[in-house]
Amino acid sequence: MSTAHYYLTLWLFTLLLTMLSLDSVFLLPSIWLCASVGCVYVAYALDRPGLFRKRTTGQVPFYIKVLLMPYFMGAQLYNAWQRYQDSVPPVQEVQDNLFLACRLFPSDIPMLQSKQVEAILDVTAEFDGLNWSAEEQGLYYLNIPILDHQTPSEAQLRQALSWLSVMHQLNKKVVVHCALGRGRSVFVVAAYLMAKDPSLSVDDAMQFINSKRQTARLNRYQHRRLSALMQQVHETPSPALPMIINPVSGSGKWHQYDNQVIGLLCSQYTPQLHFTEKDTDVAALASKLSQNTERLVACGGDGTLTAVAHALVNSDCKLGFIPLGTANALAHVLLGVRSKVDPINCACDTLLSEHHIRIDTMRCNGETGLLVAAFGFEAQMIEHANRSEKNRSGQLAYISGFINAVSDGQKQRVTLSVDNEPQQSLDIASLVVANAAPVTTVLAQGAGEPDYQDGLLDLTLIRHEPESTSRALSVAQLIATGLSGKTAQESAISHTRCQQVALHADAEQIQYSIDGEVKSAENLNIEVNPDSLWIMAPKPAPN
Ligand SMILES: Nc1ncnc2c1ncn2[C@@H]1O[C@H](COP(=O)(O)OP(=O)(O)OP(=O)(O)O)[C@@H](O)[C@H]1O
Repeated sequence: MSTAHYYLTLWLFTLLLTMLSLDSVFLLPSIWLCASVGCVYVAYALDRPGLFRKRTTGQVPFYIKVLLMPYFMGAQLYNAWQRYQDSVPPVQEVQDNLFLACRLFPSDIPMLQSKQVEAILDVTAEFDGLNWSAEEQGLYYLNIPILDHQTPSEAQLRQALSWLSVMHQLNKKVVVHCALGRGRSVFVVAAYLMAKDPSLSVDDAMQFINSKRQTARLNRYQHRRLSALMQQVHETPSPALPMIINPVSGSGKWHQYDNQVIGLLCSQYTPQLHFTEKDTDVAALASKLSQNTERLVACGGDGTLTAVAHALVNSDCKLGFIPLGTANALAHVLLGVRSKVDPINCACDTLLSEHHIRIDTMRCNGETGLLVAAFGFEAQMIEHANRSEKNRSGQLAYISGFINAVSDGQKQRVTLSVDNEPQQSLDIASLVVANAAPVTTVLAQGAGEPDYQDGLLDLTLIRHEPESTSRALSVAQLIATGLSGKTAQESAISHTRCQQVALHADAEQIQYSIDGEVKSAENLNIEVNPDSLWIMAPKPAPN
């Protein structure tokens, strides 16, 4: 009898019980029992593990727990009894760094710690997963909801396999568990063994697992499905997704969001993680990786994104990104304001949509820039917001750096030439050449947000003014133009669109910034590189 038939029989029985209890005090409990078993029957009949509404953190919502309480109590009693009688330990290592287990409880944490397990793949739909976030264990956790005696869908299996492969790239010991560690978890582990060694049949994989865990077994349906699903996985493996990750960006945001990012991206890709170090040549690494891939993901602040973009300009490889920096201006421009409130989901949704567009980039003294090259206020602000300052105060480091720069109001005498116009000598406080800039990059808003697909750069310049109130007024005017999209009217501000800017300063070295990194040089030469980069961006909303 299939599980659905078993629950149908049980449901008919509870229905009969309800009818017999019509005039008794047992009516309400009978209705509850009947509704609970009925829902579970529907879940099995339609193969809808989502009915349990298990969250990505592994928790089943309270209302589901109340609705299905009679079922949960029965299932818990059954599993407790089975675990008590089990002839094998709850957790067993089947291969290096890979464990099979039954349902885990907080009381199992010391045992997991003793085995140095740091990642849990929970393939149950009907139980709370180990409350790893409440236990503050910093474990990697993924839930793939599968009903008891059933199998994962192809998409679920691919996600589980990719996730396991990422955990092993990270050298993590992983435990895969279901209710009793006999069926669903065994299915996934067998699939993983077969994915790693395509010469293995289902029987080979099961024989290997059984030599470690004697209670492991697949029913006939699971056996057949495993063979069919693995054939599809072998024929069309999930595409690899190389990712270059700056682990210190945004004061170490990667370690805050890695579980979420990996879980989401594994639903479609097999991520390959490459971490940067302080002196890694990110562009060289990106250039090497881009040879064998259609898309390359940069995870970090704007500095990391730009370094990866440098390698991809004028190539067919698409740049994807996860914004993990302090300011994340590129994410703000391309992903919109949602990226400010929900940056990780927003960026992962974009990567999963596979949509891409072509944008302009710029070259600044031979280096690629995506956002702004700046001299004066902006560069002084970025210099102030060094790594330790950003670690201490986050975005406030930029705000205080900006206030300092405007109140200092340093005068800089420069010679400027724009396209083929005659050279001009000017005393300036700020000069920003922008390819793309969100409204929050105030000094780039001479005529509202720059267009990164117009083949032009936006030059916004503030002339030096001795009075600090006048400088503050100029900044206020740029905030207004950023919001309105109109051209600045203030006499100290000028804005133009151009293809080329050359700057020479009286000072021996010019301190300038390019996409958030401070540099110095004798001269500054900036030019647009139209339509030069494929970048993954959200699909435009339908009209
Ligand atoms: N493992 C590492 N340890 C220390 N520094 C690193 C490491 N990897 C990269 N870096 C440095 O990180 C800088 C780039 O940081 P990135 O712009 O990505 O993030 P951020 O500075 O936190 O963000 P934002 O630009 O938004 O302020 C580079 O100067 C690079 O040398």
